[in-house]
Amino acid sequence: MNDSERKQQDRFQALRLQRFYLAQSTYMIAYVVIAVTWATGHYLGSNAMALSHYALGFITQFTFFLIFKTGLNLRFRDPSLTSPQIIVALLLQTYLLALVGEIRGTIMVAYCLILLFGVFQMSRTAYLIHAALALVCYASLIVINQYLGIYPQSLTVALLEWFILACFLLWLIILGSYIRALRERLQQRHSTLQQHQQTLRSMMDQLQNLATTDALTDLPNRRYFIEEAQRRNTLLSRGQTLGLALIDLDHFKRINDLYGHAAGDQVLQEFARIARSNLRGNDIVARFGGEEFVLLLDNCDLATLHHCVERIRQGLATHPFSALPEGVRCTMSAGICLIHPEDDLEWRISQADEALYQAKAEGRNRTCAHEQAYA
Ligand SMILES: Nc1nc2c(ncn2[C@@H]2O[C@H](COP(=O)(O)OP(=O)(O)OP(=O)(O)O)[C@@H](O)[C@H]2O)c(=O)[nH]1
Repeated sequence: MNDSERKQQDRFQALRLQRFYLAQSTYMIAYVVIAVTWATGHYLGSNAMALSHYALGFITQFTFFLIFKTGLNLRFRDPSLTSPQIIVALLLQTYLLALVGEIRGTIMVAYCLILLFGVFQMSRTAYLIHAALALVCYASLIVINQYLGIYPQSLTVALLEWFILACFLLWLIILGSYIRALRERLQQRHSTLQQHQQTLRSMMDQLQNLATTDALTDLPNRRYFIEEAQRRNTLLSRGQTLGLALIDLDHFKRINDLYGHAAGDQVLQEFARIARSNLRGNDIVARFGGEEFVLLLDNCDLATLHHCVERIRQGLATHPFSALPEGVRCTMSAGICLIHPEDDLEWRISQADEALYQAKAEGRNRTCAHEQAYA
């Protein structure tokens, strides 16, 4: 079971316990009713019998509590244990009704309360079976009373009570079906909404990706680079520096002119791969535009920056391109500088650009640092 499945199971288990606690409030009412019935002299059994209602209630409910708390309920087909809980309650209720004499008709309504717990949860057939059990229980009480004469009751009144109980229980089916349909509709809407949200989220991700990635090289674009460099710049603490390098492929126009635009594209893609493979995961290489690229190295001094850019330059200079004729190589020039805390990014980029211009002027295929980078 993975993490999200476990979380879902915990959530359901908490809900089952909540339902169980709610059922306990009904038991509390029943305990009060028993006490009042006993105190007013309407209870027909002995004191020990009166106490047995409490004992049975406590034992059965504590058992259910333990089953839920230990997670034993998860081994059952229906972990909510709706059916066993209802059957136990129906039997306890019938036992109580057997001993309350003429007020039986009033307390009988508790059958409906008990079945209410199942009407939204169980299938219609399961509900009908449990409702039938309630009716059988009550009918048995009538029959037993007629034979044993525990207390005087007219058969007509008893049958009328049974009929009224049957009507109430049937009415619960209508209510249950209505609420269940409503719940299913809500669930359906909820899942549709979730699907829409998911689609929207992935579209947003795609849009974000499109807005920040260069389609040809799959590198971050200029916009992403500026935002990220500015963010990292604000995080710099005193004494720390970021390494900045502006890279331009040499005589790239010639490659396009001599070997075609597609070959040029492939060179750009290969360069992106070479640069990426020579950097650490946290460093950034972005396409700045055309055949110009930019690097940002975290926590970097001038020597490290120079070394890193040189590694890329040499990697490119020796790389055989499948799109170019045998022996044709591509070179690059780079201008580098450092970014200090609270520096203006544009100003540092223009310094790297000046250094790049110098590298081009000095004959290309080299890395030049801006003079201020030595300061
Ligand atoms: N194939 C291809 N070419 C591009 C792309 N973007 C820009 N270019 C080409 O890159 C070339 C850049 O040429 P220039 O700016 O003259 O520079 P260069 O030829 O590299 O010369 P130096 O930079 O001075 O070494 C132009 O011909 C652009 O059309 C692209 O996405 N694909």
